[in-house]
Amino acid sequence: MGYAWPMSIEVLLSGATGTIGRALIAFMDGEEHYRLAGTASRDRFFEPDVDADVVIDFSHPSLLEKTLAFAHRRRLPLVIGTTGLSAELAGHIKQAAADIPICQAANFSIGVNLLMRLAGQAAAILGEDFDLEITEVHHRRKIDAPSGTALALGATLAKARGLDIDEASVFDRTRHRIPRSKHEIGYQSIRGGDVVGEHTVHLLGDGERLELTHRASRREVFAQGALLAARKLMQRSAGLVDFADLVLD
Ligand SMILES: NC(=O)C1=CN([C@@H]2O[C@H](COP(=O)(O)OP(=O)(O)OC[C@H]3O[C@@H](n4cnc5c(N)ncnc54)[C@H](OP(=O)(O)O)[C@@H]3O)[C@@H](O)[C@H]2O)C=CC1
Ligand SMILES: O=C(O)C1=N[C@H](C(=O)O)C[C@H](O)C1
Repeated sequence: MGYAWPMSIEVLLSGATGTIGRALIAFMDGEEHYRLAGTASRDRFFEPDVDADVVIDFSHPSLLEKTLAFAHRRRLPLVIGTTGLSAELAGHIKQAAADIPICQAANFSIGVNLLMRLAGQAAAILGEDFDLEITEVHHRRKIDAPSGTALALGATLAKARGLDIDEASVFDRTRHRIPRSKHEIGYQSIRGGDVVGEHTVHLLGDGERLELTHRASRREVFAQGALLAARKLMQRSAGLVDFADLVLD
């Protein structure tokens, strides 16, 4: 027997006052299949006994920590979009995923998740004669760098090339006056204006180079992706799942 969808999914939104939070609320307003059941932001948290089907978080690591504990305590599925997490918070997410379904992704656009796969394939096929660099551009308000998406792309490239991500990643070329090695993945971040989000994977060879670029022009793509993840997550049991695994397979 198939999964019986509730008429309307009751969503708790952490980071509701932020740009993505507001995009999510605007999107849900025009949709009969979602209802905003409660909100959390810096100065206001969910009512302890509020009823809901799922929690979505696009906020800040300090608010995510509280939201994670809430979802865990209430045994609610959790969609996490916040980036710039510490290793400690990432560990807490893994622990909570032993008891609740969690979908965590640095980017909820379909296009970026396909870019991850294509970039991994390109890096593996072209091999180590092609140097790997990642550039990203975001709006002036963004506080973390490199973007979560750039770091996720780096992890994908490292895996495709059989590199250790910590050893391969180079974030600063100003201190060591030596040529780059074949085993590096470099990152560059640009911040300014109202850029929603752009990521390019550069594969640079001798006499030719390949650039794979994704440009997000509207924040609704992240909102729609997160709601799709929420819907799919409600059918799953406990565990940590990536957005790409939910939507591309
Ligand atoms: N995975 C994805 O697809 C995407 C992820 N993101 C990520 O989502 C997150 C939010 O992005 P965005 O909406 O642009 O950010 P905003 O700065 O616009 O909003 C941040 C939200 O978090 C709250 N917040 C900020 N600082 C704190 C704090 N110190 N303690 C508690 N709460 C806090 C804010 O509450 P208040 O208003 O009360 O200050 C607000 O609700 C970022 O990490 C971003 O990288 C963004 C886009 C897509
Ligand atoms: O802060 C943002 O705006 C974005 N953050 C995510 C990231 O850090 O990768 C995703 C998207 O690029 C927008």
